[in-house]
Amino acid sequence: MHFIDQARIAVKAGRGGDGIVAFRREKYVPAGGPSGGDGGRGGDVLLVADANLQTLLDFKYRRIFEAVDGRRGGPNRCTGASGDALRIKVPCGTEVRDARTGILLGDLTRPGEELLVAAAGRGGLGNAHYLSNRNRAPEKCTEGKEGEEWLLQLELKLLAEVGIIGLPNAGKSTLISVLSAARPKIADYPFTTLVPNLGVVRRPSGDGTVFADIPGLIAGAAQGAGLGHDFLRHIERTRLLVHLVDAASEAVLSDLQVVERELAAYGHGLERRPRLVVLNKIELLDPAELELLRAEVEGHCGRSVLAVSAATGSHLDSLLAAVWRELDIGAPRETEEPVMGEA
Ligand SMILES: Nc1nc2c(ncn2[C@@H]2O[C@H](COP(=O)(O)OP(=O)(O)OP(=O)(O)O)[C@@H](O)[C@H]2O)c(=O)[nH]1
Ligand SMILES: [Mg+2]
Repeated sequence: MHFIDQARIAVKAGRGGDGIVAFRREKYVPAGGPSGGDGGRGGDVLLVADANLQTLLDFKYRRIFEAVDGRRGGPNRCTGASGDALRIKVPCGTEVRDARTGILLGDLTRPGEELLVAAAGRGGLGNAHYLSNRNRAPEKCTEGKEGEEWLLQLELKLLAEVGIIGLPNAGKSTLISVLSAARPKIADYPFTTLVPNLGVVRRPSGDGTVFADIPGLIAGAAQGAGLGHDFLRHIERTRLLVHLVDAASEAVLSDLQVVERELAAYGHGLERRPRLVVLNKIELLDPAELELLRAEVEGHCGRSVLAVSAATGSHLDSLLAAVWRELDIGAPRETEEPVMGEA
């Protein structure tokens, strides 16, 4: 499952340095020839595909990219220094368009692949270039050219890495809405969510990870019951499942098993997909009750179980820390700010 992440950025290549007018001044050479050097070339702007990026999140904060200008020429025919190229990292799979015309400029697919998006201006010529038999002392030089300037539209198909699954009403949509800027419909009845919602959650490295809120699964989903098959298919390509269980349900263990059975019945390796089991709505239980329930569920799962409240926001930091650990993404910062996302 994917959705489209978009960003619009302005890029400007460096201007070429100006050429200069100068004459040789040496002892015993009364009329030194022209020696004005050329300006250096400006810096190009390139996009580079980087395998460590997953989203265009960074471009929400920084939208203008300018490469440095070339330096002016010097005396003694010295050419000015060229500006360094500016390389902007984008995720693999980014499509680049001219924002004004929509014309596709390129598609960065392989890590390390580069695309020149704004060519630098050439340096101007110094007067040394204009020496001729007719003019032994030219006063002429030219200015550097402006670098190209473009408005670019970046587009990336995002793939959900984390799927939030569970029975209808477990609070999946509520969870994605507090972790990301996605704003799915939330309601106190089953099958509120009919199509998956995606949200981007800021991760410790600074980039984002895409979470998908999947419509509720029920018994028989693998055979097509409820919203069935379609949605199991959507989570096939996720790397991690967050199995959300309503802790206030009458029958937490059997709720858990219904979903586990559907994953197993669907096959395609879903039952072996790394999974976090998370009790939700824990503010409805008193602490002693919760600990008993948690111990019971841990006994069933044979592993530790997280407990959160999507509604009050409690323990969501531990949930995210566990998600990053499972995905093998570096240690989380103190606070996780939720950021953009789109349904
Ligand atoms: N008390 C409490 N209620 C919650 C919590 N999280 C979600 N809810 C409520 O549970 C109900 C269902 O929430 P949703 O987020 O729509 O549940 P869902 O899992 O997306 O449901 P479907 O889309 O139908 O599968 C809503 O009334 C939420 O307000 C929580 O932590 N505590
Ligand atoms: Mg929902």
